[in-house]
Amino acid sequence: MRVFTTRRIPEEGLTLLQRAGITVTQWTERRNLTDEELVAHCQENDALLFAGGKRIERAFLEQCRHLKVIALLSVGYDNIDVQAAADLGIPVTNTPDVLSDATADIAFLLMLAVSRKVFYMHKRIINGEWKFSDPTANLGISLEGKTLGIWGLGKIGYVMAKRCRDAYGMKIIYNNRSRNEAAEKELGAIPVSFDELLTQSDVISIHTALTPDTKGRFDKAAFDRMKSSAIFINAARGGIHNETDLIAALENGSIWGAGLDVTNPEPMQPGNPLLDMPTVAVLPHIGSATVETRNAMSTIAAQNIIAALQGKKLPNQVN
Ligand SMILES: NC(=O)C1=CN([C@@H]2O[C@H](COP(=O)(O)OP(=O)(O)OC[C@H]3O[C@@H](n4cnc5c(N)ncnc54)[C@H](OP(=O)(O)O)[C@@H]3O)[C@@H](O)[C@H]2O)C=CC1
Ligand SMILES: O=CC(=O)O
Repeated sequence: MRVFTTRRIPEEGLTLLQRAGITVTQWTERRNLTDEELVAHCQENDALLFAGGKRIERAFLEQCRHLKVIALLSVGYDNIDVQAAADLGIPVTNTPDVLSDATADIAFLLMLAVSRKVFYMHKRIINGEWKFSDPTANLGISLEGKTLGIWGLGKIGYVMAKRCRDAYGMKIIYNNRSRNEAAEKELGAIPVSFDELLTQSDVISIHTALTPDTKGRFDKAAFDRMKSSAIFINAARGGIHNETDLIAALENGSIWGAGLDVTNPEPMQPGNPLLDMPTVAVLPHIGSATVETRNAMSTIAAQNIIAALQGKKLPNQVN
């Protein structure tokens, strides 16, 4: 039994695979595999642990129909053509739940950092610009009692909402396709229309998956409907906001600030105008990046691979 991983994977998952008698070949070069390299490696293996790289498309899957499973080291599965995998009988698995706290922490951190212009203040000190104390300068926005709008109140959205309610007594409104009754009961979250979410929120935090329906939904029309004092947070996927429209909305004051853990494309290139804006904070897609969380994710991915190779039911199959 052999598995190929597209990145080095955390120790706990690696050990689990090896203890199950599986030979693990890891791609250790610090670049994405080419399509040809990925096909060549997969043809020599029974399973693929996809921990990063170019999106997996139907053309690849057609050449690797023998794979018993593709285990993603992520909860999001927009990085693979899941329908094509299903058509070809290849199970795809993900890593839900274990990363919800860590990812919500990053959304919360971005909200707070933007509200107090933290990244910009740090840059000012580095640049030697802290010379004088002015009571009317460097002002941020208080979060106490403000309204948090969650787009996609699922697992991560729930933790973000709870953190914001507990820390700042924020009122929680949300928009999903279906009701989240647990969040309504436990957090007092109020379901609203997408337009109400835009117009009523002081902070909007995105936690939907990237799908054809959510792609580009935060565009000029959406930013124009938001409060001019609003903060936009995206710790889900960069494709959900239109970056050109976001830059324009910040420049013309349609919204106040933005915190991004995800960008489109990734990596964001140096020189991007967002990086120079006082009320913007950008991180390099580190939502789940803690030792504990990444180990837990690798364990789940390994458990799915072991189940697939032993012909058992997969715990986290998404297709
Ligand atoms: N920054 C990072 O490092 C990380 C980013 N992520 C991203 O976060 C996403 C969410 O993860 P998680 O919370 O575990 O997923 P969940 O499936 O638990 O939550 C997603 C929520 O989005 C809602 N939703 C889906 N489509 C729409 C829509 N069109 N309009 C409104 N709401 C919608 C769903 O509710 P309903 O079905 O009722 O609409 C659901 O409540 C992942 O898909 C991933 O892309 C995840 C981990 C780390
Ligand atoms: O972006 C990370 C994920 O788990 O999805």
